[in-house]
Amino acid sequence: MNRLEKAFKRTMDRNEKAFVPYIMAGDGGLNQLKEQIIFLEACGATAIEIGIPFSDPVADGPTIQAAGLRALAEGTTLRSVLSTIQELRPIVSLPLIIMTYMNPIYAFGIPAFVQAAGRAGVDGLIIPDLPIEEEEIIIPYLDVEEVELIRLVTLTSSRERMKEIAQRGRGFLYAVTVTGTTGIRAEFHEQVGEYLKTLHHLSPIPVLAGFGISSPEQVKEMGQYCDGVVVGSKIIELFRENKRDEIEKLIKAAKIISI
Ligand SMILES: O=P(O)(O)OC[C@@H](O)[C@@H](O)c1c[nH]c2ccccc12
Repeated sequence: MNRLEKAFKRTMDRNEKAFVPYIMAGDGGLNQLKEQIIFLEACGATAIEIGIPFSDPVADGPTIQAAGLRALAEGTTLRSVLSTIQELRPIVSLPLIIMTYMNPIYAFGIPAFVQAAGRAGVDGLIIPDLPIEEEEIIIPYLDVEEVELIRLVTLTSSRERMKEIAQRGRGFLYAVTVTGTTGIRAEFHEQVGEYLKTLHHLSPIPVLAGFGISSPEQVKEMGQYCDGVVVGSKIIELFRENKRDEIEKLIKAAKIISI
């Protein structure tokens, strides 16, 4: 079993839901990244999604865009993030997932990037602008390094497409819960529960809901329909405001749902 499979198995064996926080690498500098990863592991996160700052982040809302601009202003690059992860890997046992658009990967070179990610100890990749029809450009390299591609489905995907993506899935299936960009939402589409239940039924791997989730109540609500949640914008805000106790509460909320 790889690190991702083990982490999900451990979570499910304990009857808990998974909680995957998203943070922007280099927001506050790369030392901050190390410190945040260590803190999130201590709080009981299941895995961590690490965003690579990019100048044209089409799926991101204002909070993550702003965090990306701060990180770019700090001089953060894909290469510097990978070396930070490599330094940290001996002391962190959580699965680490990189979220980046294709452009920085092209700039790095696909084979060189995947090899560097594998050697740094990256467990998974989320690439929102890589549709399944195009993924063969990277999959053979990922297989060699044993890095998993985490695939996304959205509320507007057809049932056929959901099925196909779920069948191909590795690590976990990322179920996007809004039609739009990342960022905190007060309310969700009324069909979100049905959508997550359908996916959960179709998918051979864990299904995690992400986009818009920001409160312990929402963590619990989404957790009823699937295997856990991803929370980004709210985590970034709470780190900025130094409200670490609230981050801990959010993560703990995923541990006390029982269905
Ligand atoms: O910020 P939110 O609304 O909590 O959404 C999660 C999200 O931040 C993270 O998973 C993410 C950030 N950028 C993305 C782009 C595509 C898919 C996912 C992401």
